[in-house]
Amino acid sequence: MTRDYVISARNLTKHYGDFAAVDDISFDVPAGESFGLLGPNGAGKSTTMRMIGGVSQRTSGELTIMGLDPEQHGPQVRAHLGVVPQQDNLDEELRVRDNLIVYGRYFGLPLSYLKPKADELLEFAQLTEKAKSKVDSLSGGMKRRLTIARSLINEPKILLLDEPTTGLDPQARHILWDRLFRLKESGVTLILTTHYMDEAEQLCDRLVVVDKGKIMAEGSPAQLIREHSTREVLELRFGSERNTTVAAELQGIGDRLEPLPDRVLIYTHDGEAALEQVASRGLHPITSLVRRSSLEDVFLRLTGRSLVD
Ligand SMILES: Nc1ncnc2c1ncn2[C@@H]1O[C@H](COP(=O)(O)OP(=O)(O)OP(=O)(O)O)[C@@H](O)[C@H]1O
Repeated sequence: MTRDYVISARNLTKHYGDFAAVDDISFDVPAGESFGLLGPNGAGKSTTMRMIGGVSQRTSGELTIMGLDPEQHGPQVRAHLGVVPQQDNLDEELRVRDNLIVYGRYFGLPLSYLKPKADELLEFAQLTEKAKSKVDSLSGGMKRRLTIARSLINEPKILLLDEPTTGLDPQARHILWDRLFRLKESGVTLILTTHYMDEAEQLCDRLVVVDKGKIMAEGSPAQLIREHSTREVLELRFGSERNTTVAAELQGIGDRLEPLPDRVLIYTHDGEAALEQVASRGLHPITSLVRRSSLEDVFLRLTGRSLVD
C-alpha cells in the first residue's frame, strides 16, 4: 500500500530515555499534498521531521519515504528530500548565490547544472538582486527564502519545512506563503510543521493536530473546524477580574463556553444572537467580537490549552 503514498508512518515512536517525544503516530501523505503537523512547542513535530529526514532514529514503528526506509536507504531518500530546518543554517561567510552552489556540490551536482539552477532559484526566491551580497546582510525573511531556495537545489519531490515562518513579520510571512504555494502548484509535496493556526489554514490541504507526541485529530482545516468546533465564536472581554467569574452567568448561551484568563469564548452557530442573549441578561462586556471558528478553537477543544504559549 505504501507505494501510493510518498510518506507513510505506522505507529511511529521516538523515546528519549523514558520520555516519548513521538508516541505511536500514523499518517500517510499522497504525492502533491501539502501536509501539516500543527501543535504547540514540544509537541514532537521537529522530532517527527528529523525521523523523516533520516537524521534521527525511530525507537519503533515503520516509516517509508517514496517506499524506502530512511534508516536503511539514507542517501536515496535524501536525494528526494529538500530540508528547511527550524533554524536557518546558511553559510554566513559565503555570498548568497555561493550558498546555493556550495550546497549543490554536496549532492555531487556539476557546476554546469548548478550555475543556471542557482540563478533560477534566486529568481524564484526574489533574491536575484542580492546574489552577490553577504548572507549576514539579509533580513530574516530573505534568509528564510534563501534557505528554501537552497533546499530546492536538487529538485526534491518532497520539501520538509520545520516552522517555516516563525519569527518573521507579517509581510515576510505572506511572501513566503506565496512562494510555498507556487511550489505546491508545481507538484512538490510539502510537509510542514507550525504552531500558527493561520499558517496551517493557509498552506495545508490536510493536517494532523499533535500534542504531547500524539495525534489528536486529522483532516483538512475546514473538516477539523466542522467536526470539533461551531461555525462562529463570540469573544467577550469583561476585564481580567471578571472573565472567569462571569462564566456562571453566561451558562446556557451558545453550545459551549470557554472561560480564558483574558476573555470568554462562546461557541455557537449564531454569534450575534448569542450576543443579544448576553445583553438580555444585563451583562455588559467591555468588548465583544463575533468571528468564524479557527484551528485555534479546534486545538483548545481537543487539548484544553491554547496553541501558542
Ligand atoms: N535530543 C533530545 N533529548 C531529549 N529530549 C528531547 C530531545 N529532542 C527533543 N526532546 C524533547 O522532545 C519533545 C518534543 O520536541 P520537538 O522539538 O520534537 O517538539 P516540537 O513540537 O518540534 O516543538 P518546537 O517547536 O519547540 O521544536 C520536547 O519535550 C523536547 O524537549
